[in-house]
Order: sequence, then C-alpha cells, then structure tokens
Amino acid sequence: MSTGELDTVDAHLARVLGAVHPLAPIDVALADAGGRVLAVDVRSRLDIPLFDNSAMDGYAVRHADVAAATAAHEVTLRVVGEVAAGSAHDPGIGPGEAVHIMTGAPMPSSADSVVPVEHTDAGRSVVAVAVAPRPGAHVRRTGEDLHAGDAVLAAGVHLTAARVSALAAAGYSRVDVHPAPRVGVVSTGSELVTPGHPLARGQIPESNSLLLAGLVREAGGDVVHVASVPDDESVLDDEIARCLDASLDLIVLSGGVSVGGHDVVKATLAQLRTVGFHTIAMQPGKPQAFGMLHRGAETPTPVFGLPGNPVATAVSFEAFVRPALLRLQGAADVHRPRIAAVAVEGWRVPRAKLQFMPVAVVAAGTPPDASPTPLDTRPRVRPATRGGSGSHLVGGLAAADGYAIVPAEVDEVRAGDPVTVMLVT
Ligand SMILES: Nc1nc2c(c(=O)[nH]1)N[C@H]1C(S)=C(S)[C@@H](COP(=O)(O)OP(=O)(O)OC[C@H]3O[C@@H](n4cnc5c(N)ncnc54)[C@H](O)[C@@H]3O)O[C@H]1N2
Ligand code: MOO
Repeated sequence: MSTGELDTVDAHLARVLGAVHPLAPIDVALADAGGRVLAVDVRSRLDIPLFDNSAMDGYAVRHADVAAATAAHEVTLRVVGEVAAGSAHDPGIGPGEAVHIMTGAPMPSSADSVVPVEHTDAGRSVVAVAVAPRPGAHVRRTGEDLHAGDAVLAAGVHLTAARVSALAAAGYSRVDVHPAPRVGVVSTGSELVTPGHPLARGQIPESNSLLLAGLVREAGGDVVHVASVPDDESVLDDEIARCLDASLDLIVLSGGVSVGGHDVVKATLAQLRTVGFHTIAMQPGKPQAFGMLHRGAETPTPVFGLPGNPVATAVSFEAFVRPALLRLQGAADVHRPRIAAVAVEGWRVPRAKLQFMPVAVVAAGTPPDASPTPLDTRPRVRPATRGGSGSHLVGGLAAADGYAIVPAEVDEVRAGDPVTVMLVT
C-alpha cells in the first residue's frame, strides 16, 4: 500500500480521518463526564433561574412604598418575616411592610424589588430605607439565563467543568458521552533503555513512550498499555497481538518506519496489507505508517507507526494521531487552536515541505524583537530548538509552546515575518 510519492499533510490527515469513526456513546453520571465529549445535543429541562429570587441580602419590598426614600428622608417599613435561600416560605407583604431576604431566596409573591442591606439601617423589626431602589431592583428573574427547552450544549463539545455544572443546573444527573479511547503505546528500538538505567555505548534513554502516553492522555485518551521493544520482528509481533487482545481503540508505535536495516515496524506491519507506508511532504515527520488492524469480527483498530526521532514523533502526533483520537471521541473540532504570531528570529526552512517548527512564545519587545508598535499585539515567537526543526532536537522541545506551521512554498522565515502557530501548551 506504499504510495511511493510524497503526500501532503492534508491528504494524509484526510486518509486518517476517513478511516476513524466515533466510539459508541455511553451514559455516565455527571461526576464522570468531565473531559469527555458530549454525544447528544442537550436542551435545558429547567428554567435558569428556576424561580424569581433575590440577588442581594437585604429586604424584599413593594417599590411604591420606598420610591421616595433618600438619605435625608428615610422610609421606615415594618419587617414582617424572613426568607432564607432554600426556604419555601412566601410571606405576604402589605403596604409599609418588608421581608428580610437572603441572596438566592425566592422572592415573596407580593414584593417586586430588593433593597440591599447596605442601603438600610439593617433593622430587625423595623427597617429604615435610605436609598430608593429602581423598580425590580436585585430580582433575578425566572428563565432570564435559559428557559426550559433552550439549547444548553451541542454534541461534539468537550465537557469542561463549567459545562458539566451547566448540565447539572439544567436538570441533568447523567449524560451521553463518547468514552475515552483505550490506547496502546509501543516504542521500538534496540538502543532504547528505561530512563534512569545505566547507558552503554550506543544506548539512549527511551523517551517517546512517555511523550506519547502523556500526549494521548492530554487528548482525552486512556493509556492502557505501554511497552518498549527491541528491533526484533517476533517480539513486535507478540506485542501487537497483545494490543489486539486488549481490544484497544488505537495503537501508536514509534520508530522503525524508515528504510534502515532494522526498521521492524515497517517489516512487521508491511506484511499486513491494511497498513500503508507513506512519505509526507512535512518536516519533521516524513515517514508515516497508518492503517487498520483486523481481528475477527471486531471493529478494526487504527494503528500509527510514527517516525522515531522524538521531535518527529511529537509533530506526527499533533498532525495525525491527536485528530484521530478526537474523532474517536466524537469531537466536533479535532484541531488545536492556531494563532497569528510574529517571528522575532528567523530560521531555516526545508524546500517544498510543510515545516512544523517548535517555537516558544515570548513577550513583545523581548530582544531581538524590534520596537513593536503598540497596535501590533500579535504574540511573538522564537525557535525553541537551536539549529532548525531537526527531528532529533528533543531537548529544545521542552521549551516549545507550539509549532510554527510554515507552508511548503515559503523558502525562509526572517525576523519580523508573520507566522501561524499551533499552540500545544
Ligand atoms: N536512508 C534514509 N534514512 C532515513 C530517512 C530516509 O528517508 N532515508 N528518513 C529519516 C527520517 S526523516 C526519519 S524521521 C527517521 C525515521 O526513522 P525511524 O522511524 O525508522 O526511527 P528509528 O530509526 O527507530 O529512530 C530514529 C531516531 O530516533 C531515536 N528514537 C527512536 N525511538 C526513540 C524513543 N522511543 N525514545 C527516544 N529516542 C528514540 C533513535 O534512537 C534514532 O536516533 O529516519 C531517517 N533516516
Ligand atoms: O522527516 Mo524526519 O521526521 O525529519 O527527521
């Protein structure tokens, strides 16, 4: 299934998204819904606010009684009751009367305005009002936020804390969401050693599984399997079989997809006619494997073979794996936010490839930013890695807030040039 030609990033992403479909929704308690993607449109079951209530601690009054109140000519009212938040009490208020009321308490039916306690002498049985409220002052009206039946949230949104709380306020205790995709992460390479272990000549700390597992979690995935295997086809075969046994929703491998003599992912997956090896016009991240692994009648599992160079792994995740994870979760928008920024330093750009340059956001005016005009509020960025977008510059990746995405037709980025940045922090 190798194309033999260079594909664009957009074409490869379309290939990936065309093969990956949202996981069937599940019904969960709101307490478990945070971070998930909503699977249905939700309309409010309740009016919000649910009843007219006081926005202030003070006195519920009839406006006509206090319309003439001033500091010089206070109006005195008899306090005939008290209503606290949660109280079902509805005391009647006649002319010249008031009810002591707390924030959130239901408005007495016979009152129309609230005088905050600060505008009174805070009297208990009799209260002197020194400031006339406007009619209806400090009354929060039934349904002024949402009416029952109004749209609250659309399918495909991420359930943030604020959105989960809005669902509770709208009368829900459970909701349909797409489950977190169960993901397996497998690093390949005989040079890789568990971090912290002694390193012999030729060996390096294994970092991609931490990178990928962390990025998967940040994208809403549930990492249920992590492994690092040597460049040995039978070991990788067994590992992939273990992943399939675990009924994962997505498998992401790193390393071994290039043309080296020990590129086991290529050797192992190429035998499966359902996995393709593609060369993408991007830098880093040029060699990419993607396909579906079949196991009996089960839904096939998407598998990614990402290039092993750590920056290439990170960029490939952003370009292809993260959108696939979000598609599995039914997200309406599978893309990271992008911003318009200005480069404060130039950098080298590859020919005829979309470049993902790790960049750090810096404050406007930070040298070498030439005196910014007050009207140009675009964020400033500088390369996070020294020496360009080399895919081995993993140390500099730690300083990156995002990737400047430089189109294939751009030959050079110079200081002061506008750039589009995909934010990842
Ligand atoms: N003759 C050619 N050689 C290469 C080409 C090519 O077109 N022709 N492409 C280069 C590009 S571009 C990339 S990207 C890499 C991709 O190589 P692989 O996916 O096969 O990756 P490996 O060879 O296994 O590793 C590359 C590099 O990254 C280090 N690495 C790998 N895994 C990890 C890990 N889990 N943690 C930390 N570091 C890792 C590995 O040690 C290598 O240094 O191929 C080029 N070659
Ligand atoms: O295309 Mo590779 O990912 O640059 O080093």
